[in-house]
Amino acid sequence: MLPTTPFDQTTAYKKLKAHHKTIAKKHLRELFAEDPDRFRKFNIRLGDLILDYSKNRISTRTRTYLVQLAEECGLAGAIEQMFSGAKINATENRAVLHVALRNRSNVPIEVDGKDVMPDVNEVLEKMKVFSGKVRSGEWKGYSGKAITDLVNIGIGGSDLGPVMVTEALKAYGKKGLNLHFVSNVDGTHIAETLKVLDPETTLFMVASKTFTTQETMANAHSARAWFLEKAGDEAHVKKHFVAISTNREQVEKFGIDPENMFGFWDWVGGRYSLWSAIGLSIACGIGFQNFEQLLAGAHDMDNHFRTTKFERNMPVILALLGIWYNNFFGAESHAILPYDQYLHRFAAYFQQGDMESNGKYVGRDGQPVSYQTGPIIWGEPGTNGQHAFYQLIHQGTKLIPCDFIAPAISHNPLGEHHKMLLSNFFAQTEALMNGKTREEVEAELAGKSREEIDALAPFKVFEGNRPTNSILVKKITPRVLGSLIALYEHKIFVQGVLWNIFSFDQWGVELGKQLANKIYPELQNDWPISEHDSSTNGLINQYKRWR
Ligand SMILES: O=P(O)(O)OC[C@H]1O[C@@H](O)[C@@H](O)[C@@H](O)[C@@H]1O
Repeated sequence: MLPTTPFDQTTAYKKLKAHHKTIAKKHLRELFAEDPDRFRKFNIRLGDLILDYSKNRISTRTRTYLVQLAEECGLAGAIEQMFSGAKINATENRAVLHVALRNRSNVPIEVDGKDVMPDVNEVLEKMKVFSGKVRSGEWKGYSGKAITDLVNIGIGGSDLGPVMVTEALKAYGKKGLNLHFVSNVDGTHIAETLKVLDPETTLFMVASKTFTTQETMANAHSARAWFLEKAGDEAHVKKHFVAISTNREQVEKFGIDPENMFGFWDWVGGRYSLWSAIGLSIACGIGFQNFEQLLAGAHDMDNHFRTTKFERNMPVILALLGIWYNNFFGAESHAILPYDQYLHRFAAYFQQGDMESNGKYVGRDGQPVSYQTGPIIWGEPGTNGQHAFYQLIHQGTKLIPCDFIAPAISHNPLGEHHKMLLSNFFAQTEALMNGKTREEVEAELAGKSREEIDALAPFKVFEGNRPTNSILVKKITPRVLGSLIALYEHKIFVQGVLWNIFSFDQWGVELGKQLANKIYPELQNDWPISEHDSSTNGLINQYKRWR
């Protein structure tokens, strides 16, 4: 179902364009001075999460127009299409149903007339049994010892989610069961990982939706060779290798017992797959009950997203604010800044989630779009970011909308640390909003000569007016994390709908694979190459001389 009017031709877009001219002149300080009730008007709470979006360059009128934009672009229908299993990933002719993976209500969801829930539950049950055995020590390696180390071998969506979540929920980890993740085809990654491992007590999880990804297959074969060097007998492989994939045939070809295969389906996108069997390392790491809590948290957000009107709908509001800066203020990037060390891979995770989903210039009608689509996503945990790149956010020439995320309760309540951390969290959004006026700077420099003040003051003035969202959560529990991830997933979905692009394919990634596959055979001999442009030829030939 394509929208009839392009995004930038809608009535709401035109209204927003005109409205932007007035509001862009306003300082956030003025907006707060004019309306002491901004916090109440611009916050949304769901369970243990609160989104405060009052420090944005918006008024209630802006929100009204943005919501109209969503309505005009057919968002309500699009949400229903996704939840009901329509094949909205049209270029791959697939449904998009990560919401089914965490559908704790078990209400049937059909794809091609078949309810997917029984299959989802069957795999979850298999994950429960397996993770239970690994954690309890019942699962034994070939020499009869319990497993002490799990190695997930996967890349992209088959790596980033499990890495991010197991790091975020490390506080729920099990002593004596260590998790490792190998993704890069650079031999260093697997070599350094294997150095500390013992084949007798190591279990590999080969995670790949397609089971053909070059990096993952190369790492899996190297792991297998390393294992067999000590274990000797091929028959031992089945105790140390399991597969997570949609491709049974390739799994069998690799030599993994289909008994030890955890399946999922083509309607699970790689970057939305941590909720599926791809999350097996998570279930093993934090325990199945906690994994279920993660699913439950996402389900809470799914219900909120599906049923709440747009003005009060967290993912919709986050998405619309992103569009406001991206398409009206010309912002090119968006920073995600968690004030929680456990969330140190959160921004990296959503680099794939967002940029692989919405990094597209062709609309759903096959024509190039006439407006900006997905932003550049980046970020690092606070306070480290503060001492690195915040300078540019505060005083640079670029507008960078930021999401600040923090838990009220720390898993590690050590002395005054958490209060210090949170005082930075609160202070930064306040400072980004207010800036520092010339008067304030002069007052600070009191006592210095007029000459000195005039020389220094311009550099110490901050114009402020930098927009931020604050997401304050009670504690990073599995349930809260599930909601938080689903919040961003749906934000991405909403933006894709409004920009009228296909958010669930990734043809751009395919090019890299094809090109590497073409050059790979050319590196098998020492003959000079002349088939490419002079730069590529020059580099390849130098590599051949040096290696
Ligand atoms: O899970 P597999 O099939 O190995 O894919 C791993 C990754 O490959 C990349 O090229 C992208 O397409 C990602 O979306 C995907 O997550």
